[in-house]
Amino acid sequence: MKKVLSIAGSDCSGGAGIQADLKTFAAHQVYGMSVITSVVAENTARVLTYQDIAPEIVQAQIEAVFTDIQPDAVKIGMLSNPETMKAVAASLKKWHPANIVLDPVMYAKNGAALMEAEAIDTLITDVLPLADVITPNIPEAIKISGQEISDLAEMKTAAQAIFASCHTAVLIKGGHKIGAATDILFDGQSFYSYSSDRIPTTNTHGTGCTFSSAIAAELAKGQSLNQAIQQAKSYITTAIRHSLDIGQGHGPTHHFYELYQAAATVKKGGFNK
Ligand SMILES: Nc1ncnc2c1ncn2[C@@H]1O[C@H](COP(=O)(O)OP(=O)(O)O)[C@@H](O)[C@H]1O
Ligand SMILES: Cc1ncc(COP(=O)(O)OP(=O)(O)O)c(N)n1
Repeated sequence: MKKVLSIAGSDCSGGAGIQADLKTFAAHQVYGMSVITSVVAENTARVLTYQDIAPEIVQAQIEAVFTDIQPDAVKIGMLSNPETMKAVAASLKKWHPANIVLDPVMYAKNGAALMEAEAIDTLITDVLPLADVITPNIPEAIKISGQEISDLAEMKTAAQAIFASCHTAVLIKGGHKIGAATDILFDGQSFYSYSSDRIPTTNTHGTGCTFSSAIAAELAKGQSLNQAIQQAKSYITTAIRHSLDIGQGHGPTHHFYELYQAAATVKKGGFNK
């Protein structure tokens, strides 16, 4: 069985963070592991507060995993401060795992900050270059690139600018744009686009976590980056289509193996080189 590690924050309401990652791994039938970076008191409507785990405990968790089990892929989510980023970067350099998918989490859907503003420089210089692919949403891509993004052309320009600074493939997610849900990948040479109709729902808590974990699970199974994103795009679209009307804010995406099977058989549309 393929093994996938998530290094991310905990969402006690179960829709995002480590909880979404482990549910996604289970639906993909890979063995999921977790290193918790921060404990977030949040729900579908708001973030109350969070407490970061000490960097040496984050490193110790990573050490505990890698001294025993070699993951086939690693997904990285919430890293709220420069010290945690440096600790994770040092561990990645020590263990150099294959297939690192990094979701540069900065805000929750309700706008609450999950990363300190001054941590952006460390993110760009110390962490992004270690990943195989990074998956910013539009507000995160604006912060990292320093460019405005209001259409697909500007998503492409921003992806090129981010690639130039970290030499890592960049997948900018279009969930925050009006119109079709179109994501753009730039791998340093070519652009690829992954598109689905926008599903008319506000139940989108955990979409970014789910998507990046699904990409990691597919990479662990040996798929190329393009194939992995294609499959993961079908999975997130299906998971949003079956999202749950739970809580008073943005309900969570839904996960179970039959959903993964259904997504895997969906005719792949909107994928162009
Ligand atoms: N309403 C929606 N309908 C269809 N796909 C969506 C919708 N909202 C987000 N997505 C897709 O979900 C994935 C995660 O994107 P996004 O929601 O932008 O991430 P984040 O949670 O990091 O903000 C992307 O593939 C995006 O296109
Ligand atoms: C603990 C934790 N990590 C990440 C997020 C952000 O999740 P994401 O899937 O990007 O989007 P929302 O769930 O915020 O809609 C989070 N909320 N909590």
